[in-house]
Order: sequence, then structure tokens, then C-alpha cells
Amino acid sequence: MKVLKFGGSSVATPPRIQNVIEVLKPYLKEEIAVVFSAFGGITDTLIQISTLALEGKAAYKDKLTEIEKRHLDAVRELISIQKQSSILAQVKIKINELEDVLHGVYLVKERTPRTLDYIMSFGERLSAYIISEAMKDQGISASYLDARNVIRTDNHFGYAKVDFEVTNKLIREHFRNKKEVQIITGFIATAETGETTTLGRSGSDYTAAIFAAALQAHDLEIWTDVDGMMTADPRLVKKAFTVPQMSYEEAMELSHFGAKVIFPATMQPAMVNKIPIWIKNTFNPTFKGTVIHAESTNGKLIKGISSMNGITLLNVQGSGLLGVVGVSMRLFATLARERVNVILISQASSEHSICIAIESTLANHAKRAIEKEFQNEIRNEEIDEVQIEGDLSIVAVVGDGMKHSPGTSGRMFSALGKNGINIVAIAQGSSERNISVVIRQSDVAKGLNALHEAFFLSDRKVLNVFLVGTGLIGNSLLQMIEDQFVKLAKENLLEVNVIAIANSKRMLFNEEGLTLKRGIEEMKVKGEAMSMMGFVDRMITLNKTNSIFVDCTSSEEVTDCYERILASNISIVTPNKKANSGSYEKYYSLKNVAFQRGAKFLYETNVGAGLPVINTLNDLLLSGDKVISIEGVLSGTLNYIFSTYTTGKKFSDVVKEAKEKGYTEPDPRDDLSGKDVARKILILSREAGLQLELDQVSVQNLVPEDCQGDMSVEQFFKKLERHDASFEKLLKTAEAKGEKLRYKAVLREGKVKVELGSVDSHHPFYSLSGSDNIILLTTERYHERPMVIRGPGAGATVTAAGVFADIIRIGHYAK
Ligand SMILES: NC(=O)C1=CN([C@@H]2O[C@H](COP(=O)(O)OP(=O)(O)OC[C@H]3O[C@@H](n4cnc5c(N)ncnc54)[C@H](OP(=O)(O)O)[C@@H]3O)[C@@H](O)[C@H]2O)C=CC1
Ligand SMILES: N[C@@H](CC=O)C(=O)O
Repeated sequence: MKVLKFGGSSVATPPRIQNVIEVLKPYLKEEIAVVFSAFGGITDTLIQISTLALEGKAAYKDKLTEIEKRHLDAVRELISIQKQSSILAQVKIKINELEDVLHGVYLVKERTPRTLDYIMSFGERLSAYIISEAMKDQGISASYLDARNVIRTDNHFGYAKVDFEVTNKLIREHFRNKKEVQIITGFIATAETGETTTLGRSGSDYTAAIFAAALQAHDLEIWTDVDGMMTADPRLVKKAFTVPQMSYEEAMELSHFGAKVIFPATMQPAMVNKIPIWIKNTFNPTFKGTVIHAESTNGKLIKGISSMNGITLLNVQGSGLLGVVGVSMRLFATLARERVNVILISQASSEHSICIAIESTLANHAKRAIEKEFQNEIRNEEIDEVQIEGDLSIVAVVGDGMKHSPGTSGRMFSALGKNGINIVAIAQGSSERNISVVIRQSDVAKGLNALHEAFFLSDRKVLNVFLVGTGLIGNSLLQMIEDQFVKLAKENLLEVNVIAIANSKRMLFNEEGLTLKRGIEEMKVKGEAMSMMGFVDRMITLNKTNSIFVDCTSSEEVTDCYERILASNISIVTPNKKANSGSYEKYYSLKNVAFQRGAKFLYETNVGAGLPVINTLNDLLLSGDKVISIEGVLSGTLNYIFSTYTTGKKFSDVVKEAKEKGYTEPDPRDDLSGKDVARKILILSREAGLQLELDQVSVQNLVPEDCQGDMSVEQFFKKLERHDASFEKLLKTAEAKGEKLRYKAVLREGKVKVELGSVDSHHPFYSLSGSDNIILLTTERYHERPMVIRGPGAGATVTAAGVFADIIRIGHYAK
């Protein structure tokens, strides 16, 4: 014998009912019994109608007419015309009976739990009856069974308790020698005293389990509208997948905490009799679904992650709790008396406080009740007033596999911590099957995704990128991410998902990830007006796991948001030097916030573009080395200019070339003024431990006076032409000595300067060409000969590659 149960959504419309009949056909070869819920939404409507009647509102009649129509239409659609009349008449009789009861409620203005159970019973009675007739009409040997004839309960209306001894006997007697498939009403039963009762939440599942147990079925199949028990709520965790099998205990733990596929109490009869429960999807019938059975055998550490929102923590604390026997008893007895269900309890061994999680709707009531119970202790200041913390959720990881497996809680807390999710309370019982944490409700989606990644996709990481700045570097970066996407996902198990892009005018968000090919164009057309505050607010609200803010602008307005971004546990990657070369206080504070929040702040491209300068310097320092001096050519633009500028060329033309090649800052005067180089050497000096400010860097400004001030880049170029002759003079002087012009940066003895000079053929800077940078690190270890880092130090591709490398580095930290 196999018992199957179909829920309301599976039988919500006549086509769906027909689909269920098709699903059932292959089963007809074996012995089966089928339990049905009311048509989708009918139970709720029946409750609603009865409430209208109770309130004396005649509108209940219209709703009743709707219910009648829905059932009569189902008969007309599912059953051949010749057989319809008697079935329509039967349906009509039941509806009339319902009408009479509702009329009584309307007149007397009373609806007892007993009456409500009776009213609700019509849903299942009508659905199972119509479906049984539809099956018969299609030649299936079926017969309608009103479960009230065989399930006996007490008269606790709304949540009746089953008398299994009598029920099992009645069911077995009923099934003796029955050849037809029994089409059974879910949810309803009869009290010993003869009244109709209902079995509570998910009562139809319970009915199915009662029949399966009584008939010693070898399987119980619960057909619903999802693909079985999932690893997490698929509405919040896009990568959730079906768990093929789990133990009864695991299913119960998951169900308690929000995985609503099955209600724990309904499993009891199947569990006691070790009957496997299959969760199957009516809308995807060939999918295997989940089997819940006595053993958990697939060796997974955890089976699922569930969550429960609307939680409030009550904290009872005070010296009066310490070592006093009976305090907990009084606390929990009070809550039980007040019908407050305790969902989670946590008490540290200091015994100074007891913390309990309850539904938020009951929080104030519970607080008052506890404070009343402990009024003497509160008055004597032995116990504090009860503290309440709301807007919380419980997230639980569940699995038999975590028993005796060290590191499970470590992995859980680390995944939450790395994503900046604060844990307010923790509970784990000695069954080691469930670790529950209380977190802020606004963190639930992020928490579930972080945990899902940590436990189910432990090698795979999704990095969620928010990019501001789609100019030369930003554009090149997007192209690179697109080109490398498949390879990174396949070989490095890293998925780089660009959620938002923005320039100074527009911003575009797509939570699922933007199509990079068309991203910038789409942003320009569909994007909304850019506001840096708005962008940051939105990014923080989305609260994605492994979020990375990438700043490819040279804007200070953008860097002003860094602290808030890092404080929200979002990492930052940037080639923009403005933050690290602003005030020392800002530089220090950003590093500090990043450290405190466990977020990463990476800016390797601030100096030398894609060259490994900052990481190398930090590696030396971390391993105990000390910087003696740093010397370098740190501007790709200025090196390009002075290595390309030869007799016969115009200085202004060479500067234009540097701009066209993408080496210059958005405004090339930032390069020519020496300011960009000053920023770079300042950043290196700070990394080396010096507390310097930008105005302490001595800078030689190469921008002629009349080219300074407010003007566009085009106007600047026009004016620069007037100064070609004076630059030629500088060039000639150097050439006359057999030397080359180089714009140098030097840090020595705590002093920093950047200036134009000339170097002879023995100097390491002499042979530099194109946009090359060179950095000579003289340290205690690299004393005789400095460490030399040399290579192209500007340009879209190398810089974007450096930014990309920092993003990927964060992906590796996240693992
Ligand atoms: N070029 C190079 O070789 C290197 C560059 N860098 C650094 O990379 C950064 C980017 O340079 P690059 O790509 O050449 O610059 P671009 O001028 O080409 O692009 C800058 C981008 O930033 C956007 N932007 C500017 N201000 C804002 C703002 N307030 N809010 C939002 N977006 C803004 C611009 O928007 P819009 O398009 O609307 O103007 C543009 O999309 C700079 O900080 C630079 O110093 C670092 C190393 C090497
Ligand atoms: N404009 C800069 C680009 C890198 O920071 C340079 O020329 O070096």
C-alpha cells in the first residue's frame, strides 16, 4: 500500500485536478489510497465567510455564491455531461447545508470552534467528492471516503487529538476487501461525541500519515508545489537545490525553522512506523523530490539552512539569577501560562542572564508577564527590567552530519562574520543537529546566502561588484570581467557578478547581475540619475554577500563614501588615489574601519598601475624589513612624455599623445603638476609607516602658470602650445650633457620630494621607455642593491588588470 496526498495548490483549478489524475494513473497498478485537501484557497475563504457572517455582514452570501460556483464549475469541467446532474445535485446539497450553518452564525452572531471546524470541513468534503467522481468518470475504480467515518479524535476543536487505537481499527476495517482506490478527505475527523473536528495546521498531511501508519504503507507521498525539501528558501537563495534525502529528525528541525514543506507533527505517525515520506512536485512530476526516512546516509555535514522572521529576544538578567534554583522554572512557567511559545533559549554559564526568543507579536505581553512574576526581585534590584530586542530572525543550519564534526560552528560563524553579520544570540543542543543563531532580520537574505555558499558551494564564491566610473579603466575592467567570466567560474570557482554600474550622470542596478556587453549602453539609456548617496544606500540595502565596491573614478566625492561603505562590511577596490593621499587621518581611519569590520580595502593600482608595488612593499614590511629609501619614476604619463620627447617634436603634442594613449589622469595637469606623482610617493611613504601629509611633499609643478586654474582640458592644450619653446630649452640642456629628462620621486630620511631632473647613461632611470615606471626599494635587507620593480605603469589594460587582480584577491579571502 502507498498513500498519496495532494495539497490545495495541486487541486486549485480543474486543469490542475486533471493533471493530478494523470499523475495518479501510473500508480493504479499498485494498491494506493489518496488524500486531498480543499481546492486551493477554499479553507481560507470558508474562514473569511464565517467571519463575515459572525460580524452580521450579509456579504458572506456573495462569497458563498463564489464558492458554490467554483465547485459546480469544476464538476462541469471535469465530468461528462451525462453524469453531471446527480453530482451537481450532491454538491448543491452540501452547499445548502453550509448555507444553513452560516445563516445560523449570522443570526446568532456566534461561531464556536466547533462550528468553525464544521464549516471548514466542507472544503475537503467537496474536493474529495468531486475528484472521486471525476476519476470514476474516467474509468478509474475509485470511491469517496469521508475521513470522519474512520478518524476518531477528542473534541479539542481546531486541533483535535487522534485516538489512534480506535482510528487504526476503523481504517483497517474500512479497507478490508476494498478494491476501489479510496479518495479521502484530508484535515477532518470526528470526535467521540460525533461532532466534526479538524486536525490543525497541515492537517491533510497528517491525515495521509495516519492512513499510511494504520495501513502499514510502504511509502507516503506528499505532493505539493515545490521540488521537495530545498537546501534553503529558494526565494532568498537563488542557488538553493533539492536535498535528495534526509532523516525525519533533520526534516523536523528544518520544518520548525521555516521550511514549510512539511509540518513536523504530521510526520509523527509515519516516523513511528518508519514509513519513508516522499516530497514530490505536482508541477514537475518526473522529478524525484526528497525522501525523508529513518536514516541520514549521504554524508553531508548539513542538509539545509532555514530561517524564521519576526523574532524578538527577551533578556532577563541580574545578580538575582546567579545560583538561585527555580528562577528558570518560574520564568518558563509564566510564559507557558501566558501561552507564549519559546522558540530559542540561551543562557551562559555565568548564569547572569537568560535570553529567550519568541514571536515579536507576543513580546510586550511576555515582558509584562515576566516583570509581574519577578516584581519583588525587580523592586529589590536583584533582577533588571526585561530587555527587549526586536526586528530579529533565527537562522539555523541543520544536519545529522555535524555531530562530532569539529569546525561546523566555526564555518558558520566565519561565513557570517566575513559578511559583517552580527550574531545576537546562539543556541545548539547536544543533539548537534541544529545550530541556531539570532541575527538582524535585515541580514537574513545575506546570512542565508553566505551560509549556503559556505556549506553547499564551499569551493565556489560569488563576488558581487558595484562599479562606479565607466571611463577608460572602468570600461576596460568590465570587458576583462566579461572575457574571463567562464574561465574564472570553471577553473577558479569564482563568479564575478556585476550588480551595478554608474558614471557621474547615471546609475543602473540589476540584482541578478548586469549583462556586461551592453551594461554601459544600457546604463546610459535606462539608468536613473546618479546620486552617490543613493548608490551607496542601495548597495547597502541590497546587503549582498561578498559585496565589492569598485571605484574607477578620480573623484573625492566618491572617496568620501568609503568609510560608510567599509563600515557596512563592503570591501573596496580602487585605482583612485584620492582617499589614500587625502589627510593622514582619513587614510588611517579607512584602514582601521576595514580592519575592524573584516572588509578589504585594496588599492594596488594606486602606484605603478598593474605593477606589484604596494603588495611587495607590504610583504617586505610584514616580514620585518625596514625601508631606507624609495626612489622612482612613478608617472607613466611623465615618463612617456620625457622618453618620447626628442628634438623636432612639440612638447604639447607629446602630452596629447600621452592622453590619447590613456596614460594621463582625466585632467593631464594632474600629471604635469607633479601632483599625481606626489600622491603616489605619499601613499608609498604612508605604507612604509610615515605619517606625512600631501603638503609636506616638495613638488615641482610643470604646468605653466597661465595653464593653471579653471579651464577645460581642451583649453589647457591650446594654451600649452605657447610653452613648447621653454620645454624645448630644458630638453636641449639635458641632451647637451648626454642626459635624459626624468620626473623623479624620492623618499629619503623621512623627507619626500618630486621633481624634474636629468640622468646620465649610468643611472637606472636612463633606459626607461614608454609609460614605464621604475621603483627602487632600498631596505635593510635590500641594502647593497635595491629591489627594482619596473614595467608599464599606466594605461587602460594594465591598470584594469591590476584592479581585476585585487577583486579576485578578495574572492580568495572570502573562501
Ligand atoms: N589611466 C591610468 O593609466 C591609470 C588610472 N588610474 C586611476 O584610475 C581612475 C580612473 O581613471 P580613468 O578611467 O582614466 O578616468 P576617466 O576620466 O576615463 O573615467 C572616470 C569615470 O569616473 C566617472 N566619475 C567621475 N566623477 C564621478 C562621480 N562623482 N560619481 C560617479 N562617477 C564619476 C566618470 O563619469 P562620466 O563618464 O560621466 O564623466 C567616468 O566614467 C583615476 O582615479 C586614475 O587616477 C590609476 C592608475 C593608472
Ligand atoms: N596618470 C597616471 C596613471 C596612473 O596612475 C600616470 O601617468 O602614471
